Amino acid sequence: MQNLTVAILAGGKSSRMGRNKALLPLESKTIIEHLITNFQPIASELFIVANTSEYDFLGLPVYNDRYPAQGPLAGIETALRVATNEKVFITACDLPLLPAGIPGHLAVNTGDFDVTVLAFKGKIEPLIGIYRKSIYPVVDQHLALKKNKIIEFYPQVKVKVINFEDLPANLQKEEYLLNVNTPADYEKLLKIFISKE
Ligand SMILES: Nc1nc2c(ncn2[C@@H]2O[C@H](COP(=O)(O)OP(=O)(O)OP(=O)(O)O)[C@@H](O)[C@H]2O)c(=O)[nH]1
Ligand SMILES: [Mg+2]
Repeated sequence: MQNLTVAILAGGKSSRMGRNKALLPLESKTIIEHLITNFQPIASELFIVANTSEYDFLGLPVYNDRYPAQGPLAGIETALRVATNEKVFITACDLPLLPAGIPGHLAVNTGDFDVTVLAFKGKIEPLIGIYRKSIYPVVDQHLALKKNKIIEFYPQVKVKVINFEDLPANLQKEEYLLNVNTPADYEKLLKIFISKE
């Protein structure tokens, strides 16, 4: 896809997993490498937002947070600050089954909205969203005030929510949204992969 930046946030603590979830093995590579493989076809720019050297082996740009320890919104700040495109797909490092078709669908339906975000069963998934670089000042201002909850800045910009249930039928598989936060989630992921073999 032309002119789309993909930013993978990987600067969290992985406290529920107990070790870096992005680097857990899945078949012959790591979880984050699966995401990269999934999103590379739609990205004209792809980078990681993290604060360690653990991702250097990927050979991709890694940008650091300017607001340390303020959570995913700090990752969004970095992503919007450094992105070279106006549209930025911002996502988490723990969604290895998310197909490119989902951000692809969001990206072609942004219209003149600042944020185009997925919701599942009525709940917004802020890390499955296209954010416009032009809203950077709003994000920066929230972080400066330590307002770290992502959706708290939404009322200040134009947000379009796209329901998972309204996606094209081929994209409506619940498993695509598997969020690998805990060892039990990882077990579930491995089972899905084994059953596909
Ligand atoms: N750049 C950046 N990314 C973050 C930060 N905090 C969380 N993330 C990322 O945001 C996404 C969603 O966060 P969580 O699922 O809660 O991940 P986490 O914080 O590592 O995990 P827990 O410690 O178990 O909550 C993951 O991809 C994290 O790596 C942060 O401070 N900076
Ligand atoms: Mg967290």
